[in-house]
Amino acid sequence: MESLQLTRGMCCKLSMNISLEACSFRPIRQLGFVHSDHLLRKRFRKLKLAVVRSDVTENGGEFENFGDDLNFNTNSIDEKEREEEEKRGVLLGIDRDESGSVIALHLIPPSGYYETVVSFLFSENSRFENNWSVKASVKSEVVVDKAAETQDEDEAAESEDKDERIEEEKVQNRVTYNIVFVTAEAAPYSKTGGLGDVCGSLPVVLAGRGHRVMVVSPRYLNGTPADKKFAGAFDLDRRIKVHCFEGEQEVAFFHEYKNGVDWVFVDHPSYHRAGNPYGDGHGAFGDNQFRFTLLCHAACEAPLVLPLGGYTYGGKCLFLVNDWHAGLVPVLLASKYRPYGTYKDARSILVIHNLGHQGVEPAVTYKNLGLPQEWYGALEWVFPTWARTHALDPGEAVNILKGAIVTADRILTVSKGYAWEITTVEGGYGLNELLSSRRIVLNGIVNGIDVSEWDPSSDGHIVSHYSADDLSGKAQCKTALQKELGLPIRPECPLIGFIGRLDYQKGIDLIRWGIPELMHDDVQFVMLGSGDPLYEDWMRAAEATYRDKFRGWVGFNVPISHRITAGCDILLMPSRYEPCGLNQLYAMRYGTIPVVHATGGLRDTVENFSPYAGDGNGEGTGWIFSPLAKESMLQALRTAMMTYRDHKSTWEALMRRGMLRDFTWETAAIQYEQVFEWACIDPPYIP
Ligand SMILES: Nc1ncnc2c1ncn2[C@@H]1O[C@H](COP(=O)(O)OP(=O)(O)O[C@H]2O[C@H](CO)[C@@H](O)[C@H](O)[C@H]2O)[C@@H](O)[C@H]1O
Repeated sequence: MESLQLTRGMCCKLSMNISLEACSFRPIRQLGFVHSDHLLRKRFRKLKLAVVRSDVTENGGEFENFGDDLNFNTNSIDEKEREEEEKRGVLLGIDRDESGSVIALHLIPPSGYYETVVSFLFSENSRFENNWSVKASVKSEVVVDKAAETQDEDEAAESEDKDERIEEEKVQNRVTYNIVFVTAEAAPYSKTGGLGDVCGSLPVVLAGRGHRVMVVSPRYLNGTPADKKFAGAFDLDRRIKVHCFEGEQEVAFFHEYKNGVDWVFVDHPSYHRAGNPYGDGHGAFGDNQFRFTLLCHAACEAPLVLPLGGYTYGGKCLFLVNDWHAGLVPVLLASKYRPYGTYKDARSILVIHNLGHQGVEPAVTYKNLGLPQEWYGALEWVFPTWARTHALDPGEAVNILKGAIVTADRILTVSKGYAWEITTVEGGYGLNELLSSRRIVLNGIVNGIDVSEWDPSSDGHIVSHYSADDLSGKAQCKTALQKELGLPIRPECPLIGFIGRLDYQKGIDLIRWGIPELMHDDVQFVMLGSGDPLYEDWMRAAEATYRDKFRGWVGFNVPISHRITAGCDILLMPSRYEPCGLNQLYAMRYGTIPVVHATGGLRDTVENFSPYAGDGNGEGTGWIFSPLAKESMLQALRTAMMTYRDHKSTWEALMRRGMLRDFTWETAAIQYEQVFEWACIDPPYIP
C-alpha cells in the first residue's frame, strides 16, 4: 500500500487509475482527521492539485481535464489565509490497493470543489456500465519557496515541525477502510450485555483512527423511556423490500451521525415490542430468526443504497459480523451478491462474542431465509444423536453461525484464550472441528473498554471520585453503596460484588451453592443481574434469608452497575466460559479486585496474585481459581478477603496495578487493523 506524503522540499507527480468501485472518498467529517487544523498550518510553500478524467477503459486513452488546477501558497499563514486554504483544499495523501488502484484520497477538500469532484465521479459512475472506470490523474507538487526560508527559524519551531511531520506521517501511513458493523445491539442505543458495549465503543475508536464506519442494528422500540435513545436518528426515506419468509417485507433505515460513526437503524414492526432485543418475561421471542434475517438482508443493502453524508459506502467494504444474529451476512455476500458482480471487493470478518448461541432452527425454516436453495449445505446442521428430542427425530437443523463460519473471510474472537478454546471439544459447542479447519484465519483480540465511560476519576454515577494516585474516594463509594443497599455500613468488612446476565454461562449455580457457606464469614455480598427466572427468584430468597449480608438486585441498571463496581472490594466472576468478559476489566480500572475462574478472556486479562514475586513486593491483579468448583471458588474468595483485612499495603498495591493496566480500545483497534489488512490481502474465501 503506497501513500503520498507531502513533505517540505518534495516534488512529486502521480497519475493513476481510479476504479470507482474501489474508491472510497471520504467527506472530511468522516476522515477523523482531528489534526486538520495544524496540518493546514504546516508550511507547505505551494501545493498544486489537479484532477482530470477520461471516459476510457483501463486499456488506456486520453485524459481529459475537467478540473481546474488549484494553486496556492501557504507561506506565512495567518488566520485569514488559513480560512482561504480551507476553502481551496489540500491533498494529504493517497492509498492504493495491492494492484495499484487508488482506494482512498486523503484530502481536506476545498469547500464546494470537493462536492463537485466527488458528485461528478459518482454521478458518472452511475451512468456507466459496471465495467467502466473513470481515470483520474492527481498531480501534487510542493515547491519550496527559497526566499521564505528565513534564517531565524529557531530550534523550537524545528522540533514542532518534526513532531507535526511524524504525526502527519502516522495519519497518512495508515490504511483506512469502509467498515460496516452488523450487530443485534450497540450501546447506548441498545444493550443487554457485552456485545452492546463492544459495538458501541469499538466503531467510535476505529472512526477516530480515520476509518469510515457504519453500524447497522435494529431500531428497537419497546414503549419505555429507553425509546428516547433513538430520538436523534432520522428516517433516511429509503425503503427496501426484503424477500424472505415466503413474502416481501419492507424495511426502513434511520440514521444518526454521532462520534464520527454512521449509526444506521433498521426499522420494521417486528422490532417494536415490549421486552429486550431478544425476548421478554416469557422467554426468547419465537420470531428471532425472522427479525435477524431482516437485519442481515438490510445490512447487505445499506452500503449500496444509503447516501450517508452524501455518499454511499459502496461495494468495497469490510463487514464486521457480530455473533449469529448477523451471521447471514457472509452467506448472503457469497450466494446472492458476488455471483452478480457486487461485493467482489468486500470482505467479511465474523466476530464471535459467544459461541453458546448459534441461531439454530428446524431445517424446514431454511426456505425462509431468502437464500438460494443450493446453498443449504452452508447452514446444514445435524444434531448428535444424544441431543435429539426423540427416537425418530433426524436432528436436522439450520445453524446460522455455522453458515457464517464456513463463508466469512476471517474469524475473530474476543480473546486469544477463547480463540483456542472454541477449537476444543469442551469449548466448541459442536463447531470445534469446523473452527479448527479454519484455524489459519482465526484470531483472538481482547476487548478494550470505554475508558471515558468507565473512569473512577470522573464517573457521574458514583459519589466520590478517585484514581491510582489518590484512592481515598473509593472508601466513600463503598460507604455510599452499603447505605444505598441498606447493608450495615462497615468499612472493614469485605464487600463482594457480582454483575451480569443470570445465565448458565456465568456460573450462577456455583454462587448459589457457595452462598450458604460463605455467609458464615464476616462478609457482605451484592448481586446485580437479570435473566433466568430461577436465579432471579433465588436472589430474592437469599436476600430475605441473609438480611445483614446479602443483596440481590434483580434487573438491568447501568448506574447501579457503576456504583457496585466502584463500591465493592472484590468482584466475583465464576463464569463457566467467558469469551472475554468486561466486568473484570471495569473492576480493575476501579481498584476492585477480580476473583475469576480460569477460562477464556478472564485468564487472559487477570494476572494471578503472587505475593512474593516482583522483588518481594508482589505481582498480579487478582485471583484466578480452577477447577470450576464451589470449593476452589470459596478458597480464592477467602484468600482475597484475608488479604483485604490483614495486608492493607499489599491490597493497595494490587488495586494500583489493576488501575494502571492499559485496557483502552486503541490497543485492540490496532490489532483489528492488522486483521483487516490480512483480510484484504487474501482473495475472498468464497469468490
Ligand atoms: N443487570 C445488569 N445491569 C447493568 N449492566 C449489566 C447487567 N448485566 C450485565 N451488565 C453489563 O453488561 C456487560 C456484560 O458484559 P460481559 O462481557 O461480562 O458479558 P456478556 O456475556 O454479555 O458478553 C459476551 O460478549 C462480550 C463482548 O465481547 C464478552 O466480553 C463476553 O465474554 C461475552 O460473553 C457489562 O457492561 C455489564 O456491566
